[in-house]
Amino acid sequence: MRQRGSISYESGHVWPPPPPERDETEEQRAERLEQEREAKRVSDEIDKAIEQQREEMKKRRPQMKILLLGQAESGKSTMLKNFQLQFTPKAFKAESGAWRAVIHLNLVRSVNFILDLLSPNPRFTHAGSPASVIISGSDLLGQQQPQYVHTDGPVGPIIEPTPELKQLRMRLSPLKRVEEMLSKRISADDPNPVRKGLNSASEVSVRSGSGWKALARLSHRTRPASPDELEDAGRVIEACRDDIIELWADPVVQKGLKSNEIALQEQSGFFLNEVSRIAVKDYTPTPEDILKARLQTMGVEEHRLIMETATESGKEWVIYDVGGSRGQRPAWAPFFDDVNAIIFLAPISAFNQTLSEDKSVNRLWDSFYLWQSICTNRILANVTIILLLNKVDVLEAKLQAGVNFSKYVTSYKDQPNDVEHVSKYLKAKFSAIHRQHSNRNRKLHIHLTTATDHRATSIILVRIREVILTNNLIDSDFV
Ligand SMILES: Nc1nc2c(ncn2[C@@H]2O[C@H](COP(=O)(O)OP(=O)(O)OP(=O)(O)O)[C@@H](O)[C@H]2O)c(=O)[nH]1
Ligand SMILES: [Mg+2]
Repeated sequence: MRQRGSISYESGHVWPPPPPERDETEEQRAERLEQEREAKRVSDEIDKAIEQQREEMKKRRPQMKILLLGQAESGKSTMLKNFQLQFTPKAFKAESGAWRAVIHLNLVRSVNFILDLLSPNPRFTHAGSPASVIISGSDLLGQQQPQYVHTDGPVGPIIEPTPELKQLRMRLSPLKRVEEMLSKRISADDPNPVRKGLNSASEVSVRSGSGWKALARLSHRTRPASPDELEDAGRVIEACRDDIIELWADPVVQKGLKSNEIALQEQSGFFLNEVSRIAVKDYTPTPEDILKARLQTMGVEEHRLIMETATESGKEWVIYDVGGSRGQRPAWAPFFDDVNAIIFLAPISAFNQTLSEDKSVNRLWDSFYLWQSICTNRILANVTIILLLNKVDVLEAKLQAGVNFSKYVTSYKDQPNDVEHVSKYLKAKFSAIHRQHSNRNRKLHIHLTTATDHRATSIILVRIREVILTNNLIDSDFV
């Protein structure tokens, strides 16, 4: 690397030049001056190249680093998708085909979950039987979700099938293999594959971050001789389309789900109402489908967004999307160091739910606790913090369905059980935690969001971008 001082360049010229010898002739003097001129020219050129390189580095260096935090299923990855849809729409569109397999897997898992309830040997039964692993539905409307446990032996069907349903079960049996294949395919490179068969339809726990988007490239165009497994899966799903519609519409199934307090339609990655559109050969996921798709994040994923918007075209924003379950949280801290902003998501609809990983912990309480630990963290004392109280649509549906907020949050007492008052109360609660536990007097930015609604979220994203850019203006000027 070139340094300031007296340095020889390849040409043999030296800059700055040594002092002239006292007894030099006119000829020597002219030669010396010429060498000095040449050395200066070379030096100037190098300075210019360094400056150009610095400018280039400045352009390429991530302008912003953002960390998405929050408990599992709070909507972090969904918010990331909103960022991509808003600021890198071309890249988002280019990748949208990869989500087809995820959405098909979401759908097939819902179907297989129902088929399992109809099976004489369900993988799961109500809690109380010999158990090894507890599963549960999440985001259920109504009371706490029922718990199901892995069974050791035959216990009889959870929903008694009619002869028609038995037929449907048989005809839809190839979907078990499709689920296995899609799960394996999406989590292909993962060294610790997800335990199979222990997820309810609500929790599609295939792992991302293992290059699953490369799926999009494995089309028949690249492998003409061997039909791709994904296409096979698509064909099986399409062939099963009418039977899936019939299964989902069956009154015995609907009644059975209701009496077992399973609200599949309220769970993550629910696509059973859209089978006729999704289970077709040339299905292309819409942005809304992609926002609804569920793929659990494992570890910390780095996403580099090359901004496509006019004002910031070419600039790079790096967004870190983390896995939110308790076991994943120790992996967050190493990313706190040089981050510009934290977007913390709290799913405020989860007030009547418990953590999948610890049934004794209320999800809202877990969000409070997590939020407090982020506010207290000294390394993050100067970082811009944005709090998103997410899943407002689910909160509203729950309250309207008569789920009583004050039953779970007793300090709410007898205030109105509507979304306006509940969200105001929660805003105040999160703000108070921030005030009490933040190291300095920093401003907190809070928004109510429904991350699956891109139109509404996009207005908030513009505001978030402004806040992040403004708060980091000084730093970015000196990059
Ligand atoms: N109805 C509704 N669903 C949402 C909202 N935000 C996210 N979801 C859905 O909730 C599910 C979970 O969201 P994710 O973004 O995967 O959650 P996450 O925080 O990344 O979860 P982990 O990766 O497990 O940490 C997905 O199926 C989303 O489509 C919302 O505001 N309303
Ligand atoms: Mg995620």
